[in-house]
Amino acid sequence: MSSPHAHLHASDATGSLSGFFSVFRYSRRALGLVWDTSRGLTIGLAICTLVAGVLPAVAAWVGKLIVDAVVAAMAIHSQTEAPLEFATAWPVLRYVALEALVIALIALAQRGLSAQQSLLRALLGQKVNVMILEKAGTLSLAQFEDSEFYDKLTRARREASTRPLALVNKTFGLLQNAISLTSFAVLLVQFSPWALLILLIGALPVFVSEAKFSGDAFRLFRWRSPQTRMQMYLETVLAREDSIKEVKLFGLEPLFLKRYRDIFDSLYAEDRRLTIRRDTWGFLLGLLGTLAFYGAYGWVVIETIGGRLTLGEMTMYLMVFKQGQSALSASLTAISGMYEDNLYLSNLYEYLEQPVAPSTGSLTEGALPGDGIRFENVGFTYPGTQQPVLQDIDLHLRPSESLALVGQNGSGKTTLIKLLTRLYDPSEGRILLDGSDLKEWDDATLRRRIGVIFQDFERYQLQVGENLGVGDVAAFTDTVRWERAARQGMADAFISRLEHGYRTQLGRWFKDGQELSGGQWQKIALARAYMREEADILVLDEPTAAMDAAAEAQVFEQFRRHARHRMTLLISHRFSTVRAADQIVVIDAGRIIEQGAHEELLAQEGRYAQLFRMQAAGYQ
Ligand SMILES: Nc1ncnc2c1ncn2[C@@H]1O[C@H](COP(=O)(O)OP(=O)(O)OP(=O)(O)O)[C@@H](O)[C@H]1O
Repeated sequence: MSSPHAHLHASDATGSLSGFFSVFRYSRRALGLVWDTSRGLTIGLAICTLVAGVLPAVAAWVGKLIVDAVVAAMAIHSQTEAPLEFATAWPVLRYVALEALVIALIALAQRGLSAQQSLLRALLGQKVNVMILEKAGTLSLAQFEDSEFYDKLTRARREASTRPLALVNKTFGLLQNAISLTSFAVLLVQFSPWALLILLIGALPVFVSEAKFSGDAFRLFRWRSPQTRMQMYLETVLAREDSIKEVKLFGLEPLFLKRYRDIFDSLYAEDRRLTIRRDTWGFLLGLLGTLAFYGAYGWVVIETIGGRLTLGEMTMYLMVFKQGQSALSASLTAISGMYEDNLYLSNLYEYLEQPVAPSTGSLTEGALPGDGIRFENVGFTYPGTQQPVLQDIDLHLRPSESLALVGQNGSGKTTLIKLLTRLYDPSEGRILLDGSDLKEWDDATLRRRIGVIFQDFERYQLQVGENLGVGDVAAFTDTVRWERAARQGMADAFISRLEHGYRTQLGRWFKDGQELSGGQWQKIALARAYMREEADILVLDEPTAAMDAAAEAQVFEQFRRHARHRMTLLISHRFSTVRAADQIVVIDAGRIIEQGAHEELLAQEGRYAQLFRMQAAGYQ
């Protein structure tokens, strides 16, 4: 990995002009996003921005009219001894009323801005979140397992509701200040184009330096993302209910907290360096701008004393200078905050533009209906790794047959199921269902045909019934189907003892949520697989590992009954359950080493026989 400084220097070389514009790189896209979210609000924002931008100059100009009118009225009044007449005061009061109106309009525009911003914040947050989640639905498991990608996803989600609007607000804020500054310039140019030029030349350097340092900060933050990710992970481990058990019992807090602090310290050192450089330059170059400002101010004062400017004009310029200064510093603050929003959006768009795997085939029926599942010379290597996890796998599973996979931890059993369920595609060879490659099948049809539970099945923090219903979205709320599946999965007995039966909320996230034991959860998962009544392929990856012996025996008795007309694929480390399968496949280091029925394998006196006898001896 290269050092952060190398990145900073590389950016120096690209020139400060492109550095300057890089801060605005995502403004256009953010605006597009806002436009798509609500056209009405975007137009409203634009109008309010324009009004709030132009009116301060108008107010300054009306201020000039007031002072000049006052001076004129005073001159008229001083010639007479009579009390002040309305006709003398009216020309001035007219302008005062106008000024009041202008100020009221500015307040209205600013209210309008903040009201529309808060409405947009809600809409935009929702829109971006939905975009992120919709995209997540189109991605493959391999993409989720890629750490860089996963990082993009979590960061995109974390700040989805605030960042895009923040960038839009800053962009609009900058625009508003730019409009104000331009309108001030229009007033000032009447005094002297040279004064305007001096001010421009004075203010430009601090703008450029602010934008350049923002670009640097942007690159620095991107580069350090792995460390930030580790920090985020540590935060999760230290503050989540599911990890806190171990953290407490193993006394991990000090260890993890130290690592958390160390990461911060190393990042802080870089931050400090950049902040100091940025603020030193900001101060020095800002001083140049202020000098130019007060130089021009002094010039205005001298011209007034010399009688070449009226008092009113001087008041106007005074206001222009004051407000110009604050518009300028607001713009600088906006620019320096923009890099974080840019960072967020660059990450969001990288995530959203992640290529999606090409859509699958369209078959709803295979070339040889009734042929079952075939693995032909299948090999597989996980993306981003070198070592093949499966090699030369040949299998044939016919309708109504059962197959059990046996093998040591890490031998590749679960991976084989991931290939069958198309969570991954084989790197070599092919998998056929009814004579047609899985890749040619319509995805939805394939999913309907396969019922599966994995070892690490999901424990949804939903009601018990819904936890079953997820097994078949078409029957998500179908209570009759829930009950039937629960009976098949041996879960009905304990569910009926729960206080609210199938309506009991599970998990700790919600009020009155109930926690289940490991074995009870496993029964829920099993019942979930039985929800797929249409499925003719049933895949169970260690479905009973957490159950007691009696429950396990019952589960398998049920399983055999319900699976009679289905193809079943079972992974288990318990030979008592494995032995009943029509076909047993022993996998070792990704290869099939033995294959056959229980009796055949015992007769072979190979690995299966050895393992079987070992376990049988253990149970005596
Ligand atoms: N997502 C992944 N990315 C990279 N390698 C993986 C991934 N999942 C598993 N592996 C590796 O693939 C090999 C096979 O894993 P698999 O989960 O298929 O084993 P298994 O036979 O099901 O093991 P167990 O009996 O422990 O469940 C292991 O060496 C594992 O490290």
